[in-house]
Amino acid sequence: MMEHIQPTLTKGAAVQPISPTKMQAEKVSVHYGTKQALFDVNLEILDREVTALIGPSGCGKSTFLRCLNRMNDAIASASMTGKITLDGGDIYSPGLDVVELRARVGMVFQKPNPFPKSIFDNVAYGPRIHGLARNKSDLQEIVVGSLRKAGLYEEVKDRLDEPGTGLSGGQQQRLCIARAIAVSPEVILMDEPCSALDPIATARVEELIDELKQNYTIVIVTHSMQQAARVSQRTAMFHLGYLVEVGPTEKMFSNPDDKRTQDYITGRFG
Ligand SMILES: Nc1ncnc2c1ncn2[C@@H]1O[C@H](COP(=O)(O)OP(=O)(O)OP(=O)(O)O)[C@@H](O)[C@H]1O
Repeated sequence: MMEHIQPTLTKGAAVQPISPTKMQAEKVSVHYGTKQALFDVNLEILDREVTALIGPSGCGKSTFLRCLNRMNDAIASASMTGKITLDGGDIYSPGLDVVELRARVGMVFQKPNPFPKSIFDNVAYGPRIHGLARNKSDLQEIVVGSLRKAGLYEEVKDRLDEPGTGLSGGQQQRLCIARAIAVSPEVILMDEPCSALDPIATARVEELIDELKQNYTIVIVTHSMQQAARVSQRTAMFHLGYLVEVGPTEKMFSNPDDKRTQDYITGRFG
């Protein structure tokens, strides 16, 4: 495990350790029944950075992403060994509240999946079930703030009570990002969030990811090398269930250490 503990520079304050490691996977293996999909993956996710997971189809990117907020718990055949921590705490420890975990580690899926509810209620849903608003005006503030952060507010402010499903695909995806943000997550997982979007909507979501990294840690699965290069600071390359290589995105795309990374980013397979 890499340790980068550094003291804060706040004058007069007690020296507080700050760790840029937000999440850490140690020897993570996943089986679906008898088939092994991930092999001993060790990966550090740094705070307030975008980490891109790349690699050919079926290499285990989504499986790994789903381990980070225990979405694989819902797949009966899936079993995981190894350890994953969030701020140093084991997210698989017995008794851990998975609903709380998923509020801290939110997820945005490949296909925009707004609830069949109004735009307002889509965003208000999480804060309501987590009891984050004391009253109506609190809730209004959270919803409007989340829509603003997701870069959607101006487009929808006059129709908050209309169905979320009536928005364009790109707007729906930003609504899903607003919904994720509304419960104040620390980490946002995105599984190919732009694959159902046109280039303009994709550019808008990519800009948003760039803005969001100031406040959130983001892990994104993408099939687009250009997207990984544009939005991420670190890139992790998976192949056949193994983490092949991880490093600064610039290096991964200009001078990777592993031939499989080089072959993949130059389009020789995948
Ligand atoms: N629910 C499941 N049940 C059984 N096997 C699964 C399940 N989900 C994934 N797998 C298998 O696990 C392996 C890794 O799949 P995963 O979806 O994680 O890869 P991926 O890199 O995200 O692929 P893609 O880029 O095509 O989405 C594949 O062999 C896949 O068939």
